[in-house]
Amino acid sequence: MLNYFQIASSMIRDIGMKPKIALILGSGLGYLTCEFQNSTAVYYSQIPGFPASTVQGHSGRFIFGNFHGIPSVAMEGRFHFYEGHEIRDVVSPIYLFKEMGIERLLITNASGGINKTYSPGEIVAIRDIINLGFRNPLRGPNEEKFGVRFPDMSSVVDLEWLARLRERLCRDGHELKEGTYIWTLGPSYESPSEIKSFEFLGADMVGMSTVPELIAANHCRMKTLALSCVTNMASGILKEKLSHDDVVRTANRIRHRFSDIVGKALEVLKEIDDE
Ligand SMILES: O=P(O)(O)O[C@H]1O[C@H](CO)[C@@H](O)[C@H]1O
Ligand code: HPA
Repeated sequence: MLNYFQIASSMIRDIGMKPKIALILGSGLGYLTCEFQNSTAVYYSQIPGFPASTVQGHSGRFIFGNFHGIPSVAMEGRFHFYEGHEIRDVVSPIYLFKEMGIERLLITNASGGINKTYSPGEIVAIRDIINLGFRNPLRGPNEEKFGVRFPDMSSVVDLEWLARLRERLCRDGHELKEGTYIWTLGPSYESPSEIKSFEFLGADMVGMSTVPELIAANHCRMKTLALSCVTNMASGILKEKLSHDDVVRTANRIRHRFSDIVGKALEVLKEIDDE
């Protein structure tokens, strides 16, 4: 296991800032870091033993900087199990963030909409998850310093943060839908029959990430919000074939709205923390 404490301490020392929040930016959503002020990049490849990011739309670097007045660190590019990483490596950033002293995490992703009330380009908050990948990042000896052996999973996101964001958006006349995200291993997209069965299981969105991260964040008691950009309707719902290029394109198309929602998520966080 990587010595997260050592890596975190030396990163904070070298950069000269201590982030309060970490953001994981999903496929095509890395553009948010353009809004960071006084930013510094650290490439994953500069960190000994750290996994490499291999997916288009995921640059493979941390950006440190001020975001909406909050010292922040963002991941431009996450690790997916289908890239060949060990499941524990997929969640290594979460433990690194924890060792930086960060207590708040904002996870984002691109997903396929299963719920037919969604439409491509819509942003939905993840309220619950289904671990259809059947891999658990907590497998193996438990790191007691991070959390208990058998973490409760009754609420994988911070309900107060979510409720406050929903209220904030509602005041502006926007509805924030909530849904259940199902994790498939990928990298192939799903077949129409798989999507029908996921709908039957209660899933609203499908994707190839996020669930391991939410399990690890829950393990180490980070308060987390997860926003999913429904970049396409899931396989078989519409006639179109799915492609990663289209996923990235849609994620880019909604950049203003996405940036606005993330900005408000940070605004309400400041209010919560000031209370
Ligand atoms: O979940 P993120 O990383 O946003 O990426 C999503 O987009 C890719 C497929 O187009 C998959 O990696 C899927 O999980
Ligand atoms: N399926 C799985 N992952 C995805 C999808 C999808 O339809 N869209 C974006 N990521």
